[in-house]
Amino acid sequence: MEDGPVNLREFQELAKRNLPKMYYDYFSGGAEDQFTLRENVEAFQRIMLRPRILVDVSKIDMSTTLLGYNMSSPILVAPTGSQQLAHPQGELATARAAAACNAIMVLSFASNYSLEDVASTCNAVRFYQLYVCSGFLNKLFGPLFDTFCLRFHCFITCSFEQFLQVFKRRDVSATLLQRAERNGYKAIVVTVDTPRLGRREADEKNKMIIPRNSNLEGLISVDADLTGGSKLEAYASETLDPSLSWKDIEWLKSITKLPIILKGIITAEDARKAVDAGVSGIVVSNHGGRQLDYTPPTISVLEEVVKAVSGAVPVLLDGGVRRGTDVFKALALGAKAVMIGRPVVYGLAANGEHGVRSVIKMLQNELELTMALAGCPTLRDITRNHVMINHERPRSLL
Ligand SMILES: Cc1cc2nc3c(=O)[nH]c(=O)nc-3n(C[C@H](O)[C@H](O)[C@H](O)COP(=O)(O)O)c2cc1C
Ligand SMILES: CCCCC(=O)C(=O)O
Repeated sequence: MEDGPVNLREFQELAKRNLPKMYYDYFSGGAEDQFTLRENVEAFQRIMLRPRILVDVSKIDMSTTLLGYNMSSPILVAPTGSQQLAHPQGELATARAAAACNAIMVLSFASNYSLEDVASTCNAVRFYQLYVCSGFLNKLFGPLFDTFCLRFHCFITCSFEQFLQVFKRRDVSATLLQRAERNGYKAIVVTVDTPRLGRREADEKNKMIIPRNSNLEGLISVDADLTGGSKLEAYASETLDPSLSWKDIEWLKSITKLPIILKGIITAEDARKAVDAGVSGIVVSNHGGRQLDYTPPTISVLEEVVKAVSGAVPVLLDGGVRRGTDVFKALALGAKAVMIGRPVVYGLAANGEHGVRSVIKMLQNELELTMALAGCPTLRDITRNHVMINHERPRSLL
C-alpha cells in the first residue's frame, strides 16, 4: 500500500491524479498570469522565524476564539464553491471533517449541497459566505415583475426598472441571509473582491461547466450565453451584482442580526472603511489569486491592514497557507486566524471526509510543533519579534 501524504502539498498530487482535468484546473488555477497565485505561497518563504529558546513548551495551547466562538486552533476552512466536483459527498464531508477538528467552516455561496443540508449533517459552529446577487427571476415575485417590466417597458423610466431589479436582487440575498440565520450559521462572510469573476484561462480552454448551486434553486434563473469559453464565467456575470458598494453593507447589516465579516480587503484604506461601516471582522484575501492578478500576496499586506484596523475587529488572512510555519507567520504579523482553501479541496478529492480531516489535523500538528520550537506555548506568546521579513535580514546575509 502506498504511504499517505506527509504534508499538504502532497495532497495536491493525489487530487490531480483523482480528478478530471477540467475540475482539477478549476480548483488549482488562478487568474491570467497566475502571478498572485504563485506569490501567495512564495511570499511566506521570504519570511524567516526568530525562535526563543529555554521556554517551557511542555504544554502547547493552540485554542482561541473568534467572535466569541471557541476553536481548537486559529485555522478555519475557507469558502470554496462546488465541492461535489472533488467528491460526491462534497460540502457534507468537509463540514463533518471541520467539525471533528473543531475548526469553523465557512460554507460557500456556490455550494453544491444546500446550506440546510450542510447544517443538518452535524453540529458545529459554521459561517455562511454570501455573494450579493443580481438575480433576474425571483421565485415568488419575479415572474410578476418581469411581465410587468416587459409589458410596460416603453412607459417605465429606466430608474424605475432599476429599482425593480435592485428590489429583486435584494430579495434573493435577504432570503439567503434568513435561511443562514434559521439554520444556525453564526456569521455572514461577504466576499467583496468579486464584482465579476476573474479570468481563469484554463477554465476558458476547458469550457468549464456550471456546477449546481442548490442554494439558488427556485430563486434565480440564469439566462447566460453558454456557448463561449468558461460557462462558469458567463454564469457568474449573470449572478453576481457588480454594483455592490459600501451602502449595501449598511443595508446588509440592517437586515441581519448576524455579525458581518468582509472577505477580500487588501488595503489600509478599505480596512478603515470597513471598520467605519461597522463590520465585525475582515479577511485579508485576494481570493487565492483567482480574481485580480498582480495584487500583492496577502501575507505582504497583512501588517498594513492590521495597523489600519488597530484592534477594532479581528483580522483573518487567507491565500497560500500550506504549512504550520505559515500560520505562525500570519499570527506574528497580526492575524487572529487563517483560512485554507485549496488544501481542503485537495484533501476532499484525495480521500473525502477523511482526507479533509487529515489536511486540517496535519496543519494543526505543524502549528503546534512550530510553536514548541519557537518557544511559544500559547498563541498570545507569538509576537512580531518572532518573524523577520527578508529585507529585515542583516545586509551581510542577503
Ligand atoms: C476552487 C475554489 C473555489 C472558491 N470559491 C469561493 C467562493 O465560492 N467564495 C469565496 O468567497 N471564495 C472562494 N474561493 C476563495 C477562497 O475562499 C480563498 O480565498 C482562497 O482559496 C485562499 O487561498 P488558498 O486556496 O491558497 O488557500 C475559492 C477558491 C477556490 C480555490
Ligand atoms: C460564481 C461562483 C464563483 C466561485 C468562486 O468564487 C471561485 O471559483 O473562485
